[in-house]
Amino acid sequence: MSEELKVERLRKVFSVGRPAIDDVSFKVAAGEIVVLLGPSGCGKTTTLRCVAGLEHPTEGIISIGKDVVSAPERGILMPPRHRNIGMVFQSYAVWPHMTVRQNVAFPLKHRKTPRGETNKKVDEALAIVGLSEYSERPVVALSGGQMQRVALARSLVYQPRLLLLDEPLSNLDAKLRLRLRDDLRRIIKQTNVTAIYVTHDQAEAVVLGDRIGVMRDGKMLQLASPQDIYNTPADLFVANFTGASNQIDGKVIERSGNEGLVETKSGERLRATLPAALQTGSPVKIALRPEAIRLGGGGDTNIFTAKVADCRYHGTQTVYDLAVFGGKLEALELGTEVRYPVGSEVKIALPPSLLWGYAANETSGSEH
Ligand SMILES: Nc1ncnc2c1ncn2[C@@H]1O[C@H](COP(=O)(O)OP(=O)(O)OP(=O)(O)O)[C@@H](O)[C@H]1O
Repeated sequence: MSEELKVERLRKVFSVGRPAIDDVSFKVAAGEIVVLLGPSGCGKTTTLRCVAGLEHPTEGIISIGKDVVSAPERGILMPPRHRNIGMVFQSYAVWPHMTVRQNVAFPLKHRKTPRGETNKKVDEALAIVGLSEYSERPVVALSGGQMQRVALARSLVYQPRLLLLDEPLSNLDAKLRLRLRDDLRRIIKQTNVTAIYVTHDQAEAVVLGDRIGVMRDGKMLQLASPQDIYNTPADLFVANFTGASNQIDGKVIERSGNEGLVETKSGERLRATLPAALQTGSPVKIALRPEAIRLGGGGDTNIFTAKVADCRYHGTQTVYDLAVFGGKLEALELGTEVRYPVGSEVKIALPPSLLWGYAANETSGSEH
C-alpha cells in the first residue's frame, strides 16, 4: 500500500565541509512520483539515503504514513529493514547466480511468504516489467536494461510503501535508457507506489516526475510540476539547469504589474517578466530558452534584428548563434530546413512571458 512521505527540516552534516542537506522539507503524496534533480554533489543521494535509513540525519523528521522513521532529536531511528521501502540503484543489484524468477522471489522468501502467493506475486511483478517470458533465464544472460527491470520487479514484488530510485538508468546505453525511462513511469504508476527518483538529467525528470524538486548545495530551490519548473523557474539557477542557456544583462527602467521594461547594456529596450522585488533602477539578468526565440518575428513586442553568426543543423532542428544586444543568443528552430544562412539578418521576436528577469546578484549555476 502506498503512503505519504513527509520530510521536515532535514539536515545532514558529514564530519567535513558544508551541510550535505541544509534544512530541506517536502512531502510526497501517496502514489506520487517526485524527482530530485540537481548537479553532482547537491545532496540528492544523501536525501534518498536518509529516507531509506542508510544514512543517519543530523536533524529533522522523516515520516512514512503515520510512522516517524527518523527523528534524531527524539532518539528515533528505524532500521532500514523495518521501513518497508523498495530501492533501485544505478548498478544492477541482482544476484548473478540466480534465475530471473529466483531473484524476484527472493524478498518474499525472506519474508516467509507461502509458495503459492509467492508464485502469483512474482508472475504479476514480471508481467508489469515486461519480463514474463524470461523468468527461467539466468539473470546474467540478460541485457543491462532487462537486469534493471529485474531489480525493479524485485523491489516492487513485496508491495513496499515507498520506492526509491537512484539514477537507475545511468549505466544503460542511450537507446535502452530512453525505452526504460518511458516504461518506468508507466510501471510505477501502474503499481501506485509512492516514489522518489534521483537524477541529474532534466529530460528524465520531466518525463518521470509528477513534481520535480530542483536541489543545489543541499537546498531545495523549487518543488513544482514539470510544467511550472519549465515555464516559471523560481530562480536563475533553476532556469539555467533546466535549459535556459541565454542570459541578457540589463537594468530595469520601468515596472508595471509583473512585467517591466529592461534596457540592455547596448541600449535596446525589452519587455520582460520581473519578480516583485526588482525595482526600477535595479540591475537584472534575463534568462531565455533557445526555443523561446521566434525566428522571423511575429507580433509587435520585443522585435529585433539579429545577425546569424553560426548555425548547426541537427536534422530535425537547427541551432543558430545570433549576434544581437552586443552579445550572442542561442536560438533553436524545429524543422528539417536551415532557413537562415550564416551571415544573413533575421527578425526575432522575444515573448515577454518567456523572458524571465532575476536579480543580478543571483548566481546562475553555469559553473556547474
Ligand atoms: N559519506 C560521506 N562523507 C562525507 N561527505 C559526503 C559523504 N557522502 C556525501 N558527502 C558529501 O555530501 C554532498 C552531497 O552528496 P550527494 O551524494 O548527496 O550528492 P548528489 O547530488 O547525489 O551527487 P551525485 O549525483 O554525484 O551522487 C557532497 O558534497 C558530498 O561530497
